[in-house]
Amino acid sequence: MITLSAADTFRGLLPVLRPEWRGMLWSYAVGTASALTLAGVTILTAWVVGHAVVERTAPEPAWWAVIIGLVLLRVVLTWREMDVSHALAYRVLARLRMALFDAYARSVPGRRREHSGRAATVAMDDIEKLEFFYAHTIAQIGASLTLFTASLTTASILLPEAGIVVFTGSLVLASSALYWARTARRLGEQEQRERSDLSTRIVDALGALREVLAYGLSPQVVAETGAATARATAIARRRELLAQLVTSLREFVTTAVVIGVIVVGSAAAGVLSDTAQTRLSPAELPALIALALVGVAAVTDATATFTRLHPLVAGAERVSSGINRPPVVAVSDNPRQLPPGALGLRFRDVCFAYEDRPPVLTSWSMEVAPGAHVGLKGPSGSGKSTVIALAARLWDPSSGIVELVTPRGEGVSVADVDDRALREAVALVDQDSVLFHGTVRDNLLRGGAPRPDSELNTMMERVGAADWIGLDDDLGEAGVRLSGGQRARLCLARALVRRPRVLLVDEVTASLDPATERVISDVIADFPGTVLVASHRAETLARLEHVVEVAGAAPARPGSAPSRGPDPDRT
Ligand SMILES: Nc1ncnc2c1ncn2[C@@H]1O[C@H](COP(=O)(O)OP(=O)(O)OP(=O)(O)O)[C@@H](O)[C@H]1O
Repeated sequence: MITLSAADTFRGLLPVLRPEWRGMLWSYAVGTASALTLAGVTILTAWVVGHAVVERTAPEPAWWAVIIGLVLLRVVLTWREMDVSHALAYRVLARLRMALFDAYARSVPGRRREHSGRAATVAMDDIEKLEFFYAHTIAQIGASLTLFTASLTTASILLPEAGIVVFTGSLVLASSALYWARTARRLGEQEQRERSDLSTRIVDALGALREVLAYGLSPQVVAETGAATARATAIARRRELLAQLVTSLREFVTTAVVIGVIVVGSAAAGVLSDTAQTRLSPAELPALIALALVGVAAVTDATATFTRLHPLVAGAERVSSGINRPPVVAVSDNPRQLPPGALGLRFRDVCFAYEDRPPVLTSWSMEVAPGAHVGLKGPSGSGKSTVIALAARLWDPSSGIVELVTPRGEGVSVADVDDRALREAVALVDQDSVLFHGTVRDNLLRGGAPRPDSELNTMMERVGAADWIGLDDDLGEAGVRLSGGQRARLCLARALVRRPRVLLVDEVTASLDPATERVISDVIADFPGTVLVASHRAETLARLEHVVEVAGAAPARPGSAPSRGPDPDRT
């Protein structure tokens, strides 16, 4: 059994099943038919054996036909049940993966400090484990309960005392499972925690392999990993022991039910006392015992299914909270398309704070005219990257407005723009830009409109990448084989191939050598659209028309920040 809070967690995973209700119903129908067929075989066999032994009558040929038919039907139904339930589970898991990806994609952008990639990897792994939940619980528990109700009702009709014995035994079984549930759950959670701690340590060590080798940390990593493994194993052993105890108790209760039915059945059949008034034929006693066993086995199956959910609770919680992460930016109900032509940027009285932290921007205003190339400077932590993220609509301001402006000065709030149109118009390149698996061509064209190779090659030459890499070259995992400068060049090329109208660049040149910095600055200077560059580097800022100081939460009135004309902050 699972506890109430765990039940809530699993309930949170049910909405994803809604579009699959037909599949669920089908899975339940097949599972119930399969369970009823097996019960039919067992009870019929017991009935025939009872008559053969007591009345010395051989089974009719029709009986053989029915039994063989039921056995064959059971084989087909078991196979169908597996097929239907697994297919359903895989469809649901695919939907869950997309929901999780979507939730992370909508909630992560500004939270770079959260290790969202790792959290998402763990949650994706958890989803695989939930296959059991979707394939083997809901429909199967429904089938078990149907079978239990059917056998309890039939037993009660045949002999009410037998019904009471079956009901009491089932009650003891279910409540004992509930009693052990708390301990089992606690152990399951501890084990999950230890295991995820173990995998975090391993992932950490592999991610920082250079540091591990350079600082001679290997023995420590091995010792810590060994200790974490031992802890997880000890908990797993205790959990197994508890599971064995629960199994023994189940067997004990089942035996008690069988004995109870034999006693009440024998009494009703007049086996125990020599009475003429019998309510049950002795030949039917084996069938009644089989019926009771079927009912108790159905409850055992249902409780065993619940018990197997324990180790999944922690994972289910992570997935459930993952898919319910609040989005960072709200989707507009009535998205607007952008007007054609050049677009500038305008920040009007923008206030912004990261969750419960002090505000980064307070009533901050600035305008970048269409086609202007403007820089952002300011001390570390003053909010330059935040301004860029707001312009790219990775976050929404808490108040104020961020707009794209036409040459006639009309503004469209980025929050109202259709997301696809916004991503086509505005391109972002930042220090942490990641390249995807695949070839250079795949990366340059990813998500954008198709472009001929000639155009891609020109862009590669423009960013100074054509000498060392070709369009068909594979970049490996996240471009790790490339240096920072090479990656920056390709990321810039990728942004420009999309032919954006506004280019946002965040600290791309910070750690580059002067030659690469010059190439990147040249390419940015030649960009025909609007540019907003955040940088600490004097050489990069010197190539821009204006430079605006971002001074943290310092208030500024609309229009007070420079938009065109001479700039006193020019570096
Ligand atoms: N995801 C985040 N969650 C919480 N606080 C954040 C987050 N990102 C930035 N901050 C905080 O917001 C403030 C502004 O950060 P931001 O990165 O915009 O500054 P910056 O001027 O770009 O800094 P740098 O020049 O060092 O890149 C800092 O105090 C920073 O710690």
